[in-house]
Amino acid sequence: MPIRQLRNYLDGRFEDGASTFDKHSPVDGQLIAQVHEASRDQVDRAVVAARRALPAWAALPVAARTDYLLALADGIERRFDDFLQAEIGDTGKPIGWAGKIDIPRGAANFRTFAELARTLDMESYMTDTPDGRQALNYAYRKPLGVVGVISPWNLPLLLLTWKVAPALAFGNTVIMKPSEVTPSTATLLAEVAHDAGLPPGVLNLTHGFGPNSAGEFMTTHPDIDGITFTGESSTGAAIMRAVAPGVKPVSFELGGKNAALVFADADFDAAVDGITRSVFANCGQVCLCTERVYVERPIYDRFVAALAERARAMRIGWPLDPDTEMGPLVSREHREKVLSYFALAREEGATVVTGGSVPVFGDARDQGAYVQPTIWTGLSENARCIKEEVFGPVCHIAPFDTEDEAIRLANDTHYGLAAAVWTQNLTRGHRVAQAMQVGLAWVNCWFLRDLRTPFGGSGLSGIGREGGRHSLHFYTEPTNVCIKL
Ligand SMILES: NC(=O)c1ccc[n+]([C@@H]2O[C@H](COP(=O)([O-])OP(=O)(O)OC[C@H]3O[C@@H](n4cnc5c(N)ncnc54)[C@H](O)[C@@H]3O)[C@@H](O)[C@H]2O)c1
Ligand SMILES: N/C(=C\C=C\C=O)C(=O)O
Repeated sequence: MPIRQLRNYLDGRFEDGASTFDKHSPVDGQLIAQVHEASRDQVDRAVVAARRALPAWAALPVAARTDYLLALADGIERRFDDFLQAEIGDTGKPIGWAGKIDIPRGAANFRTFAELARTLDMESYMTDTPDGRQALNYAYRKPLGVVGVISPWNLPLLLLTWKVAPALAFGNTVIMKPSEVTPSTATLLAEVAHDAGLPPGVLNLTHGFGPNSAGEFMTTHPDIDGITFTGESSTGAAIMRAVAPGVKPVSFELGGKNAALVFADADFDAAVDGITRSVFANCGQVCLCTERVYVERPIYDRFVAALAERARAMRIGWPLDPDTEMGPLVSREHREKVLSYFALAREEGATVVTGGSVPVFGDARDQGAYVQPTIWTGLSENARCIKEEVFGPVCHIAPFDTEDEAIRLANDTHYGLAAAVWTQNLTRGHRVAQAMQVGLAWVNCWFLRDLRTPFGGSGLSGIGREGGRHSLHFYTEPTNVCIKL
């Protein structure tokens, strides 16, 4: 397998970086790419190019601008296998997940925001005036400007395009900085944009890290108008500090410590299926994943046994095997973090119902970043493993006796991203979902997405919402015009 060179894309041209860093496979540790780290000067030139391209891009008729987004979606679909292999190569995620979620959502994000840019209504009011006549008020929206997009490694293409698509659709120009851990599909996206004839400077790509690298060069750059970021809560705080002097708008989708509530009247098999997916999907590396499960006492023992059976039966394997249900974590470094929580859980008194260590394959995968799907019980609600995001294939299961207790337990966190409620009593489903202090509450489902809905969290889980008109609100600045009639 040739070692890929992943380069930056500035002002319509691919460029080597000032230096390179290696990307290794999380499956077998092999070197798979050399990534060209952008210098501060390259980030600066990307910002200059984006600023220069902004007036013409913003002035394009919406139909012409959104035709470019449809061309990007077509390009992703045309090169579907290239994107699929690149995403799997970077992350080790199973082909079943990448092929159904990551890559299709890359194209869907562009199509969705092309449609929204063409159809979203303009806010306006007819105002009665004291002289008995009227005034017309309307909110005229202009692009925010040059937008920095900084994205994480867990759903690389999905989360990058979730921000790039609305930013471009609503007339902004973009510098994107993907995670250093998963640089490949962002590079392919730049190739697709280049081949689609996107005007130079409209979409730029700078590879690198956070501190003292492309990420920080962007957030501290005086001529970037706003930052949209997805990643760890601590990184969000660092970016807030970086943009504070310029009082720049930020949109943050951060960490979570999401709860699932299973009531005794739930469809038991559906709840087990749903929570198996919400705990172990993508090796637990989805911000929306469940790490805390609370089960009504009458079915607690039965549920723990059923989920443990599913975890033990989980097919952990090669990403390209269509039967594989769970691949490795994204890197050895991240596995060290997850294993540190496996050790901490024991110190904090957890019962390890299943898992808690590293599977042994006896082949090249032993050089990868695999861990066992893991279930804990018996921890105190004050344990660090209950309060802190692990971001791996692990959950803790605890019992509850009343609805009020379940709500209190679920809300006892500084995060506020997502929750799932499993009950066949839909009056209770509405009531409990509304009581969750989160941005997204699912009832008898999980990760079911309508891209027009508000997406994001509160507390340590983020600032703002994106999706549908909420993306319009972040990626544009309104001027309210009032005309006396
Ligand atoms: N809420 C959501 O929608 C959502 C989605 C996916 C992941 N996440 C969260 O992201 C985390 C995992 O992703 P990660 O490890 O890539 O997050 P991370 O915060 O380590 O890195 C995210 C991105 O930020 C960059 N970065 C890091 N420090 C920076 C700095 N000081 N200035 C500018 N850029 C900086 C990184 O290079 C990367 O591109 C988890 O906490 C997960 O919950 C949240
Ligand atoms: N932002 C979205 C998903 C986030 C997943 C977090 O890991 C989405 O589905 O649009």
